[in-house]
Amino acid sequence: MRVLVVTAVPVERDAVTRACGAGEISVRRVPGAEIHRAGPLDVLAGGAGPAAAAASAAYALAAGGYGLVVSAGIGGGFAGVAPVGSLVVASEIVAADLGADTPDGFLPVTALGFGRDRFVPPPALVRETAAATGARPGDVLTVSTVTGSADRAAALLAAHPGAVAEAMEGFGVAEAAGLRDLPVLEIRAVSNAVGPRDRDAWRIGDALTALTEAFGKLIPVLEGWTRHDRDDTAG
Ligand SMILES: O=C(O)c1cccc(C(=O)CC[C@H]2O[C@@H](n3cnc4c(=O)[nH]cnc43)[C@H](O)[C@@H]2O)c1
Repeated sequence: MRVLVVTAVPVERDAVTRACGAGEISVRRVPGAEIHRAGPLDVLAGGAGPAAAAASAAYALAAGGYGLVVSAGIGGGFAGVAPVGSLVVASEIVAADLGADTPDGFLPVTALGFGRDRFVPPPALVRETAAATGARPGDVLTVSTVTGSADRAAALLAAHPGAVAEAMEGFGVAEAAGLRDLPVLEIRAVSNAVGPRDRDAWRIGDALTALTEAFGKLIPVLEGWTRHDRDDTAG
């Protein structure tokens, strides 16, 4: 079984495939994107945001042959837990702004009586990923709007005290994986702090380097995970 890795943009895709070494990369065109096959990974730059990520991941997964789906890329880290240049792995992938705003605060989509607001990656895989890469485990929030103020960052942390990072694709990738009953993992390299907008403080190059290094260590874990039947219910 192969691993489908979904990034948002081609520079993230290439940071992942670089971890597979100098071997050949074969390219398959899909609507609006390419899947780059390198080692055990099929890596797709499926677009930014949860909708693009869900649509492209669902299209790629229809080909079959996958045993695991990974959402990967750069992300914003919450202060004090995920500094710029560090790695995080999602113990839960949370749709943090999917729901309804009310005078009494935010209601998640589940409170509206439909859908789901989180996916839980296999805990053993999260542990193995953290051990292999040094990634900090915690909730990774999927948002459609990048946080740009201290107030919004504080509100997200109040609602999700276990949050380590936010990004824009994880929940969409997880929805696509869920339709196929496949396990999902999300790993992010932190390029910026969640909070007041400060484009000069972004460290995208450092985060992409960290992403490559992380996949260098993660690939054996992913291969082991897809090679055997695993008990993914064990806490
Ligand atoms: O213009 C801004 O203020 C701004 C701030 C942070 C990120 C962006 C992006 O356009 C990148 C979105 C892209 O990268 C992931 N990402 C990286 N950092 C964050 C973040 O702090 N919050 C949410 N997403 C982030 C995301 O997954 C997208 O693929 C613009």
